[in-house]
Amino acid sequence: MTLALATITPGKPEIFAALQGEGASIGRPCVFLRLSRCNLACTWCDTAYTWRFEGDNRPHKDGIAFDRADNQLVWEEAAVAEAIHAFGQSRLVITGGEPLLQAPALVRMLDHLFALGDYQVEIETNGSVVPSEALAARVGQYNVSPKLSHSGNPRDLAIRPEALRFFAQYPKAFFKFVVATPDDVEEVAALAAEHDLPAERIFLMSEGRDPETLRARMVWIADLCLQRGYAMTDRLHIHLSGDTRGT
Ligand SMILES: C[S@@+](CC[C@H](N)C(=O)[O-])C[C@H]1O[C@@H](n2cnc3c(N)ncnc32)[C@H](O)[C@@H]1O
Ligand SMILES: Nc1nc2[nH]cc(C(=O)O)c2c(=O)[nH]1
Ligand code: SF4
Ligand SMILES: [Mg+2]
Repeated sequence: MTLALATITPGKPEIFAALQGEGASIGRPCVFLRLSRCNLACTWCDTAYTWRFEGDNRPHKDGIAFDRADNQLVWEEAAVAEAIHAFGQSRLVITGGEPLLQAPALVRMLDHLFALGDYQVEIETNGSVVPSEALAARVGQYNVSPKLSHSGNPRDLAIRPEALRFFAQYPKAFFKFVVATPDDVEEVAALAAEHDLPAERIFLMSEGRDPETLRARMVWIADLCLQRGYAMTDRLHIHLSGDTRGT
């Protein structure tokens, strides 16, 4: 009965309070839970320490003791719920890594949490996994970030038609495409047409881990959003705290 979590300091799981920095609920106060493991491997992933357990990203480099051979911190679901509740926020963002890989444990954790108080739950996902019915019943919003070819993932792993169909039909799913060049936006438009993703639920977000990169790219992203009827989202936390863990 455990969840694999990312760690921030030895023995301490990555649970933190911050304003939602991206997407449809940008600016709202939240508590974040960051899980380990991913089924993809984006070349520009800003949280590769949650899944790439080798070299400089080895989480045990910091002297953390792990319970498992694959170097993940595992945590009892009830204890995770209590740690989340201690932050005193009412909106929870579950991210990773890819949180939908641990759906059964998340359902159990959320049931512990809902016994402690009322919560609105958002899940950040790469959109390649269909959520279980049990999880969907407990989650209010999905922030879905399907991965384009510039992420370096094989397309047949990153783009799963059955999962995109689920999210396209789910009114509380917002699509948040990471783009680095105008060509990436052409790819977004082709995916949206192929999988019936509604333009009014699509956000474009610059790839970038520093304010200068984000600002430079947002200039042309804004123009393309106007042309295509998409929304643009900044990455608020990068402006507030830089590319820092736990913010
Ligand atoms: C680290 S991911 C975790 C959730 C899930 N695996 C996903 O990809 O959506 C959280 C968000 O950060 C975005 N992201 C990761 N690295 C980024 C980067 N270098 N620049 C911009 N966005 C990035 C992802 O696309 C996703 O929207
Ligand atoms: N402040 C803040 N907002 C976020 N929204 C999505 C995040 C993520 O890493 O999934 C994130 C994050 O890491 N920090
Ligand atoms: S899918 Fe998300 S967590 Fe996984 S590698 Fe890509 S950005 Fe990182
Ligand atoms: Mg992030």
